[in-house]
Amino acid sequence: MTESSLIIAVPSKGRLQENAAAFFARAGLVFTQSRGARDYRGTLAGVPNVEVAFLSASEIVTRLATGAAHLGITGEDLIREQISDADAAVEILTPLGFGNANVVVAVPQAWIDVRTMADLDEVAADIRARHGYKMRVATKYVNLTRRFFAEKGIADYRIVESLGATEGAPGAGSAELIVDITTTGATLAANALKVLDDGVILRSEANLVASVRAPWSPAAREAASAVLARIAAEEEARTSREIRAALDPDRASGLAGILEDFGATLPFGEPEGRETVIHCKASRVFEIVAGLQNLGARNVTVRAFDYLFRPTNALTERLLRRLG
Ligand SMILES: Nc1ncnc2c1ncn2[C@@H]1O[C@H](COP(=O)(O)OP(=O)(O)OP(=O)(O)O)[C@@H](O)[C@H]1O
Ligand SMILES: O=P(O)(O)OC[C@H]1O[C@H](OP(=O)(O)OP(=O)(O)O)[C@H](O)[C@@H]1O
Ligand SMILES: [Mg+2]
Repeated sequence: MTESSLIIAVPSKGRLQENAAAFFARAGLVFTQSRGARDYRGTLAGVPNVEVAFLSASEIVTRLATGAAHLGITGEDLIREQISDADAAVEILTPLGFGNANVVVAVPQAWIDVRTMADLDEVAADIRARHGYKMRVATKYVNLTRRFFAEKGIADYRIVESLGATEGAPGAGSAELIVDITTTGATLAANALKVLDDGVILRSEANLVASVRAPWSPAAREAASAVLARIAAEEEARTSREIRAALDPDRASGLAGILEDFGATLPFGEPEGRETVIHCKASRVFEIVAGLQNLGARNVTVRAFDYLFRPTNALTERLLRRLG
């Protein structure tokens, strides 16, 4: 490990931990925690100059924002909440398909006439008239709430910062409504709350994120390229298939049309004998097979890959373009 190492911040607890570890494992990236499970630093087997930091999802955002980590996995909700200049500080490389949750505005179900954000204006006036104080919104998403309420033209309210069990606030009488994250809606329902019709502030999921402000030494860039190449190769493999078939050379002229129609390629060039090998999107496999059979192809087989390495990949390109 050197000062110029690539630092990757990985969730060590909470909802994202298991999925994040599985995500790296699929890409053939195995953590080695030298001093056992309580060690909060590790390395990546077979990738030199990498330091893995095991942190909470929220701490990962802090490290990415300050440049204390180069790459990290964390929720978009936390990025948008915690970094005021998110687009300048970080580059979101790719969404990861897990950790899905919505940040929402929720009010008591008993408020039957309140359905939209616009209705909150009246609620605020009512609370002021009846109790003499501002409508209170309990949340830990203070910045997301301020921005969203301002966009919707709601100004007459006060935020009550909540550090947990936010959904309990209206029942406990410490706020009238809440902004919090929800996945199944079970916690909202258990607390007799409902989401406003236009009350979804953000649809969040876990993302692979790069810090723009981290010290991107040549060694860090090289290590990041190696890591991203594996991640991209796993994704490319997952979404691609190989089709092999025995095709009469006299009919091979019909191939071009099929390749073009379905965005498929000949990874080893034009077939020399009967053996034809095609790479294509997994979603187009059966259309291509049908096309090949129309050309009289026989013994058509379809295979999936573990990894598919292309000369370049979108993740590395995106990172290097951003770093300049
Ligand atoms: N149902 C959910 N509730 C909360 N967070 C979720 C949910 N589903 C996915 N997430 C994502 O996981 C991130 C981390 O949430 P989690 O509750 O696991 O953090 P944590 O480490 O336990 O921190 P805290 O103790 O502050 O909640 C959230 O910010 C969000 O991006
Ligand atoms: O819509 P649901 O599927 O019910 O999930 C939403 C709940 O999950 C999260 O809490 P978590 O369990 O992480 O506990 P925490 O409040 O300690 O973070 C979140 O803060 C909500 O309370
Ligand atoms: Mg939590």
